[in-house]
Amino acid sequence: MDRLSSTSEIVESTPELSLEVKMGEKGGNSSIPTSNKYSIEDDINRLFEAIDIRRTKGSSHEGGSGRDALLKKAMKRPMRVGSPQASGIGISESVSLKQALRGLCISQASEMAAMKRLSRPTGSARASEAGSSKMLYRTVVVEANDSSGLTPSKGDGKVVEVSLVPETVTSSCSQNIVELSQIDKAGSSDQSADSSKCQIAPTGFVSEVSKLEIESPSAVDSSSCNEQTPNVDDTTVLDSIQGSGEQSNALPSHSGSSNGITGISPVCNTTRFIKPIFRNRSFMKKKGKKDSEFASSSSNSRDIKVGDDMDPSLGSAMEYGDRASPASSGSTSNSIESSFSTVDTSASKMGCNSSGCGDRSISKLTKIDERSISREKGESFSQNSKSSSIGEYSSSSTSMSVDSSLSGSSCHSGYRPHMSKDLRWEAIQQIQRQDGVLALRHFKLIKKLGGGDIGSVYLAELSGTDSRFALKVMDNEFLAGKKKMLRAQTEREILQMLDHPFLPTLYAHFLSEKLSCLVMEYCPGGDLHVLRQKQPDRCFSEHATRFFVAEVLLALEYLHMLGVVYRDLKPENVLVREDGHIMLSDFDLSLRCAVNPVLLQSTSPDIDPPKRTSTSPSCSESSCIDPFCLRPSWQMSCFTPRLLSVAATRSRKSLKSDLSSHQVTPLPQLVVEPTSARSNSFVGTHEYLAPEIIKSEGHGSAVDWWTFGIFLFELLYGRTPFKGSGNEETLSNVVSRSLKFPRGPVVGFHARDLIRGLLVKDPENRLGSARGAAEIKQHPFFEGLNWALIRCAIPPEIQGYSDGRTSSSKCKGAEENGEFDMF
Ligand SMILES: Nc1ncnc2c1ncn2[C@@H]1O[C@H](COP(=O)(O)OP(=O)(O)OP(=O)(O)O)[C@@H](O)[C@H]1O
Repeated sequence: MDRLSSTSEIVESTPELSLEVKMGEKGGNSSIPTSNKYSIEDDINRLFEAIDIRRTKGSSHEGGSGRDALLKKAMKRPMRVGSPQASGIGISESVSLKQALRGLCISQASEMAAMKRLSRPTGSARASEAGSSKMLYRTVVVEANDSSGLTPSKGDGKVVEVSLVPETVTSSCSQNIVELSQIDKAGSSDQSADSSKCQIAPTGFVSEVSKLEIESPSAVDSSSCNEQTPNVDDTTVLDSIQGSGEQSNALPSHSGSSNGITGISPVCNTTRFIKPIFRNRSFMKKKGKKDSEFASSSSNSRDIKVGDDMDPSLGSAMEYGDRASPASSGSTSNSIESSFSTVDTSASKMGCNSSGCGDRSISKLTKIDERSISREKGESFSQNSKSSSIGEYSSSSTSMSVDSSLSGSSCHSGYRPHMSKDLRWEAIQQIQRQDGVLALRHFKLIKKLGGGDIGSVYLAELSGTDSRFALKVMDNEFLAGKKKMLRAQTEREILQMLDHPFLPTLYAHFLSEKLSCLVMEYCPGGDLHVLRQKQPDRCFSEHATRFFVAEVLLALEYLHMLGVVYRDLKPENVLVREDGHIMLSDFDLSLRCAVNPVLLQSTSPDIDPPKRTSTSPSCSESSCIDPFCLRPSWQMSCFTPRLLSVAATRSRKSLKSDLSSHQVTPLPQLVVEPTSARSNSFVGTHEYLAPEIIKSEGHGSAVDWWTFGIFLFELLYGRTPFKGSGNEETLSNVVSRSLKFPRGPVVGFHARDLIRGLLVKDPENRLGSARGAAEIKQHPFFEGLNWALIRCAIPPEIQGYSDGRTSSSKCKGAEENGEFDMF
């Protein structure tokens, strides 16, 4: 959303993981293409041909042929037993990893299949899939629990932990980004599971507040379209961005520009340095104190974005970029460019959350050769980035660079199977063939969609086509001057990796001497912040909320699998597609890190996943591990109808009893969660900041689960839970105030229970911190949800939604009438 500019900068990068993801077609289609489905199956089959699993000593089960037959029947496909060629310890075991993969939802299975790309050596982009699979799974490692001392917490001694460790991590991206590769700060740590650490998060009801805070609406309507321009060039756009009379290294003042650009990223006209007082313990006691340090209006505090790297030891000041509405031109931004980098090499302790702790079959993660590599820019980094960026952007060429800086990722649609059939690829390639380059002049800017910290986003049409894109335009000089180049670069690199129905597709990027442009998928439905304002009581129904957060959860899960900690979840960044499904946007504050896929195998004869709450009913239906979860239900509600649900439960129960009598090993669980990633950056939005960020304790992927809890809370209640009268109070509340639910609207127990699990202040005990999205997906709040096919489900009806969808056509009409003269 629009916001005042900030010099908040965060870029942590690690060697890029070039992943190829095979996905089904984009959500909203009437069905999942059969070919893709079988492609996934084939991938999985190939993977298992190359896999080798070893049984943990002492954890063997005598399943016998009867067990195999049962499992085969269950899977309806033959299973292969790994050959004993993998490294590892223990006794060879015929653990069925295939079950785990089949049990995963389609998107997960696709992503899992894509992991084979991890082992692809540089330059062998077209290696055979079977070969890649073997390369990956040759590295399967099985830890012996008994010999390593990693005894399961409940003493069942039947936990097998399998870590899928990629042999190599391709860093093709960094190779092409000169300066970045020189300043990597890598830390590695081996994690050992701490089975004894098991704390119970509060699960009971908490007292409810008597009053519901009323939040002043701050909807930002980005759909207005009153200006338009025909084809443009760098100069006109740059002028537009800067406004006449503006210096070129700064975004324009927020006051209305004479050239008709409104809502453009404003310049903070005041720079102030403040001490990071919330790091001080005394800060925690300052509840209620007037926020004197933050000049922004408290009413806009939820829109303030913090994106600074700062050194707590130095008490560095920081810069706050105000995300306030366009009218907030008077808001103050406090700038700091000080930053630091810390790589946490300590072992990450696996805590248990409220529900998973007591489960006898809970598995611990054993990280083998897991590296926590986080790169954050410090002052010197910023300097480097500046010079780097200057070098990178000082090319006199105005030609396009279509994803050319990254191998394994390009404009070529083949690298993004999920979107490969999108006609917009062909439209862009047609231009390239025709003119040799893609440049700004090939686009007709239709309207401005919004402005952010690092650039402005326009709805743009590729000339001569009806292909529309969201064109993010960034001023190179501004980026360099404000040391935001790395943020822009981080966003671009992450976008280049993505191929997921709930994440944006980057079709191309190009740069000129003055501008850097990203050609992205356009999302016409507006964002959830705006849409929420249009709902009755300014909050979504539980049904709609469940749909949105479920899709966000899948997007976060995918990002984590790619080694991206998102860090900026909030309704403003959740856009709605034309088909009503969501698209998570805005990655410039994301943390990139290494991630190590771990397959958790419990040999406890219990096919149910761990219960997430003490009061939760069986959540087997919502478990993506359950192969029966994959029944076709497209164009149906993604939430299983009750009758079907009952029938399915029965059949599951009978299967469970059958399997139990045969001592069948439960299905393994894939966990790809960058649990060891650590950053000390101060990034995020005040009301969404996790306590560990505020306290500068170092944070990792668990911050995404905190923000996920805040996000869920806000969609349901129309406000965030810790909002104070000012930013300082908000931060204080986040750290020290207990979670309370408003009396209204009435929200179900499971939703509140999920929020409670997510908003645990200690990240180690937070739901999702140990096993990532898999933990959260199993919460009863999502019971009956078909994770695999949610992308094909009919989105909930929500008010105001059609406004967004028709906005572009309105603009088109206006454009035809010549009403726009934006540039
Ligand atoms: N693909 C898209 N389709 C439609 N609108 C978009 C798209 N991407 C961004 N926008 C809109 O453009 C505006 C600016 O987005 P942008 O990501 O540049 O800034 P931001 O969200 O404020 O974050 P940041 O400043 O960190 O970049 C947002 O309000 C968003 O709604």
